[in-house]
Amino acid sequence: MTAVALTNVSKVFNPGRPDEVVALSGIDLTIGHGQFVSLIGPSGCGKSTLLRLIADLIPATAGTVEVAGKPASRARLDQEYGIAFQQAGLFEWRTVQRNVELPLELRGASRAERRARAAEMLALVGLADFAGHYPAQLSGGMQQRVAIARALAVHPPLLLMDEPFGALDEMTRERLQAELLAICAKTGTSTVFVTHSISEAVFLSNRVVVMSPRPGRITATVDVDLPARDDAARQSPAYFDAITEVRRALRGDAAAAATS
Ligand SMILES: Nc1ncnc2c1ncn2[C@@H]1O[C@H](COP(=O)(O)OP(=O)(O)OP(=O)(O)O)[C@@H](O)[C@H]1O
Repeated sequence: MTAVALTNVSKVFNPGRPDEVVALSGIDLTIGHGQFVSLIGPSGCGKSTLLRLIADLIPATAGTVEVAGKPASRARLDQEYGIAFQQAGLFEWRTVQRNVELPLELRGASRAERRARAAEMLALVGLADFAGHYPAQLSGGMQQRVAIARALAVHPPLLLMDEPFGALDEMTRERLQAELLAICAKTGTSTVFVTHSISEAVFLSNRVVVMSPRPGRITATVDVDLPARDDAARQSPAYFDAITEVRRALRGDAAAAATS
């Protein structure tokens, strides 16, 4: 069974109207369990749309979207995935702990279970001491970690992330990248990650999916095989080779990327 399987998926917004947009066309994508896959491409190429289709926040115009071997709509009801977006999207009037408890509340978990799970998740993202704080009392990076803890609270097998570190400074970003990889390794979570950063995509991913602008298509996939994903990996030849390959593919030199 695969984590995500999209077959010949297309998405047209406002079909038949003057403002019709063919956002995605002919998308085939299979993501195995435990894989980390990044989506990268120029602004407006449909990365967020693809993520929203997987999350069943919008329906596909054609094709099939399966998550954990079931239709995306069923997977949403079964909470098969967690979502974290660029804006952490925390509720200001809830403490950090109660923000993380929210998906468990929606699932009808008991108070004791919610408490225990939130504590476990906050420890995982290094925020155990901030459970009683409110979001406004945290830095941007800490808020993003709360959002990740919340996304993981129901132990979903899949994590969907849309530029979660986009608003952060480079140092915080690199730290959170390392933390995210450690969490995914520990929990076995599969991840689909949207980013504008080539280096971020390469550092995090087993596979980088490169998309072209309207209608958004997959033009290349670059497999990344780093010896390890630590600071030393950021200096390794494999890392720089993969960056070059993704950059070429983004420039439209897909054939060269596929054969290099
Ligand atoms: N709800 C909507 N109604 C109409 N058009 C939409 C809607 N959502 C997205 N689009 C269009 O679909 C296309 C893809 O948008 P999307 O947000 O998926 O791109 P993106 O690759 O995530 O862009 P960015 O990198 O700038 O975030 C764009 O042309 C956008 O205008």
